[in-house]
Amino acid sequence: MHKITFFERFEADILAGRKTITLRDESESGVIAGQTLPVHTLEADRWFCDIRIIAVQEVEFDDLSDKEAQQENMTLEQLKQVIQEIYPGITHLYKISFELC
Ligand SMILES: CC(=O)Nc1cc[nH]c(=O)n1
Repeated sequence: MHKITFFERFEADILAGRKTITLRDESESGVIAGQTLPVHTLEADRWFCDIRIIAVQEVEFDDLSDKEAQQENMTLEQLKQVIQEIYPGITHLYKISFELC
């Protein structure tokens, strides 16, 4: 992956450091700890920051906990609803931890 995109609605939380992970499917799991990526909005492909990948971990949807919810600045109920809206029926996810550059 040469960039990563986020929905515009996540931008403020990312820039404020309130969102520090992103849960992706296998198609977007090809990132490596230590890698720096430009971040663009999905809707307009507008760059808004660079991030450094800290870790990539496999996680089962049913094992998502308050920890991941807090890292997403959501409740666990909100996080599970958002993930199912983005990836209907998904069971296996890739938890990408990142920091702002
Ligand atoms: C485009 C986009 O924002 N995709 C996703 C999917 C899962 N989590 C996330 O933060 N962003």
